[in-house]
Amino acid sequence: MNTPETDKKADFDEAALFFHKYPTPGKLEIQATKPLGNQRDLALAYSPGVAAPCLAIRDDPDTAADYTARANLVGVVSNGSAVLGLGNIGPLASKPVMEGKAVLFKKFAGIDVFDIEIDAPEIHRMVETVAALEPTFGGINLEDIKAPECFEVEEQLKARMGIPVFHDDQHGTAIIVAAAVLNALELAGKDISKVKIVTSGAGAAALACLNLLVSLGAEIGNIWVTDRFGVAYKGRVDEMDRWKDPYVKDTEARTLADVIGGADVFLGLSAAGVLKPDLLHLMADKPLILALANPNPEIMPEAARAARPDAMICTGRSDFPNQVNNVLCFPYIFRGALDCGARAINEDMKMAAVRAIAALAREEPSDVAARAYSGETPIFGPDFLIPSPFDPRLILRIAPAVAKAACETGVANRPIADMAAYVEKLTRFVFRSGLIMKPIFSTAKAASAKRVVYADGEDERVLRAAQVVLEEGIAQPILIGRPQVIDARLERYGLRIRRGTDFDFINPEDDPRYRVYVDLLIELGGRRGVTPEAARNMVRTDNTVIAALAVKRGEAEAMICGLEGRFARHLRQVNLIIGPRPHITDHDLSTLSMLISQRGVLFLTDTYVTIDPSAEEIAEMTILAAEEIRRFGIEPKAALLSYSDFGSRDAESAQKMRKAAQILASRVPDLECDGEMHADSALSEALRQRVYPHSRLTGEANLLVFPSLDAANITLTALRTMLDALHVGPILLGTDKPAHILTPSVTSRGVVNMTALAVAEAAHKAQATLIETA
Ligand SMILES: NC(=O)C1=CN([C@@H]2O[C@H](COP(=O)(O)OP(=O)(O)OC[C@H]3O[C@@H](n4cnc5c(N)ncnc54)[C@H](OP(=O)(O)O)[C@@H]3O)[C@@H](O)[C@H]2O)C=CC1
Ligand SMILES: CC(=O)C(=O)O
Ligand SMILES: [Mg+2]
Repeated sequence: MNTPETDKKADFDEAALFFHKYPTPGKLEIQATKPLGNQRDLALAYSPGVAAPCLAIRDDPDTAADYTARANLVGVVSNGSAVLGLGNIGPLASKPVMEGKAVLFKKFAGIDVFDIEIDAPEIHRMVETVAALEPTFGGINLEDIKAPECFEVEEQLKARMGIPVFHDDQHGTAIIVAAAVLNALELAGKDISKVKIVTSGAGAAALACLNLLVSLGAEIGNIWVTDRFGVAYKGRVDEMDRWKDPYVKDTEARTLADVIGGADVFLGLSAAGVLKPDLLHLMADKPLILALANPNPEIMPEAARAARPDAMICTGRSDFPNQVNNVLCFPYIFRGALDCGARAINEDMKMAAVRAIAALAREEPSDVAARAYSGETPIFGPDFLIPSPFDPRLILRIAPAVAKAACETGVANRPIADMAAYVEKLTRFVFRSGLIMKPIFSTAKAASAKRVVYADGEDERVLRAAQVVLEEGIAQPILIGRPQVIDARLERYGLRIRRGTDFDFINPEDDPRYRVYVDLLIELGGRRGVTPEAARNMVRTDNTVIAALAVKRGEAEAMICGLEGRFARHLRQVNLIIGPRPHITDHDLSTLSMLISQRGVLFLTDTYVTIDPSAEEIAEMTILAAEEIRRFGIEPKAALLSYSDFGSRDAESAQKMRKAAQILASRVPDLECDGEMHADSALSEALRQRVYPHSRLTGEANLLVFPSLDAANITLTALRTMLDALHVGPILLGTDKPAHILTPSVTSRGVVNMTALAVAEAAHKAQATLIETA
């Protein structure tokens, strides 16, 4: 029978299949890091030039780190014998998980990965295959290999290979579990040497967690292990092995129910639904429940919470608080290990990671944390035992701690001499990564007022986006569209959300507010040539007008339009009805475009509004753009671009940019900004230094300001295509209330991004008003 829950799951599964299939099957591709633009490049990259690095490496193998990608390349290796909690589904079926791990390595730590799925159920074949890959990789991450074979495989590979070999399901899981346990016990006021720990699962993950907890002070006598055959008791013959032996008990107890009484910690690393709610009352005071099976935990958090309101609850999933998942560990432990050329990941390095993660959750909320979590600044407590996987501080804390431990224990081939410079380098990586949208989504989720009205409420992209923003709690959509069309399309696209129950709507053909909207438009436009007749016509025919009026009347916090029709027409209506914010004239509205690519994040202004802005207008748009960029947690560095490089040419457009730079220097002396300059001077400090060593701009500019709309828009579209970048925008700057005019090429994902941005902007404005009126 179909229930809302099964329908939701089917939808989600379908979305996951679609996500994996389009636009290109899978989640990965290989990219060249060197241009092969001409004959000479080809000669350098391949024959004959390639012989030089080959011979250098033959003479000194360590130089492979200088001449190849090896030092930043990890092999994620599986035989598919214990894939998540799905069991032995084989190497081919494990590939999506391994590609997924690869993407996480790249996203969170900038590490490149080849996923290697090996058809080798036997230990010997697995070991021989992986050991033979040593020349390829800087490290090996073993993944989803079942116990007890995984222990043998790892032991043998560690003994044979001179690079880190790390079984993620064992040690990545153990590190994050240990951090969560340490923090939970501190909150519960319990001593690790006295707590009773009961597991469900005695496989790779569970046993490694127990071993690490024992090295942190847990008593073996207080630990009870159970698996599919029940308690690991003395005399049991089924599924026993030498790795379980230390935890075997001389006991009559046989089942999880027999041993869970008085337990302080339940450690589930087994399978879905194993922990029944009626067992929870047997557990000790303030128990810690780690229900970590993926994708479905041993007990769902709501059921655990209902049975034991005093419990601290963790799962492996991202849709509940306290996600205890090895993704919080493996990207960063490898980052630290690779960066110092570690030959192994030893116990000290693992312990350093445990302590860094545990300490991070307890840190006083800092500026960085506030930006990372935005509206929901985390405070150490039962629902925040460990940091979220999106916390940008993870890499900044774990990687240096691990590298330091590697250097101190003598396993680093390339010890890090300047730790402060290393942390600075990692900080730059954080800003380059796509984590940039995270603060915006957090603010939107935490916002109390989040109604967004969509002018193009019948458009497929808007309907799909509406479902996502509702599900993610980003916004409360109001769709403008004919009810029967919206309903039919929701049905056709297989979307679950429903008009009336899930979202409000405005029917442009017949809405009770029609009169009020017309009156308001006459009031706003009367002195700007809008006759009553024209006003009636506009409300009847133009959804952008309705959206803007709804925002003006306070029926929504923000509006999105522009999926059809010309930008200028939408802008006219927004300008007329919502208008510029105080102290800004309607000539000063401008747009900011953000491009997110492998190369990093780049902002461009003004990409859509003013054809030939004056120096004053350029200064204004730069100030507005800088303000917006700071909301992403980034300090703006603005370059005013021209065909002239620091006075090399003197045409009117060059003078204009020079003058804008002067205005900015006096109006906002704190803004790092300079001009006029070439685009390459903006993006390369070395080039800039050569032309003009005294520039106020340091490093790489992240905000490019253009002398004309032609230049800005051409650059935007060229860069977007060439870098295969994600365009977030255009972000309309200077309006009194958030109103964004998208472009016809926007995707549904683009609509979601811009919705989050609009809600975050509204929350920011509401906050600013509160402060002003306080
Ligand atoms: N949150 C996280 O970060 C991580 C979560 N996990 C999850 O932990 C689970 C185990 O992974 P892993 O250790 O790598 O796999 P293994 O195959 O090595 O171990 C699985 C263990 O779970 C036991 N088990 C399976 N089904 C049941 C059941 N119905 N009742 C009791 N015990 C059961 C198995 O017992 P038997 O040997 O008797 O079959 C075995 O001891 C998976 O669900 C995985 O997704 C793993 C790593 C990280
Ligand atoms: C998270 C993980 O590695 C697993 O569930 O297997
Ligand atoms: Mg795994």
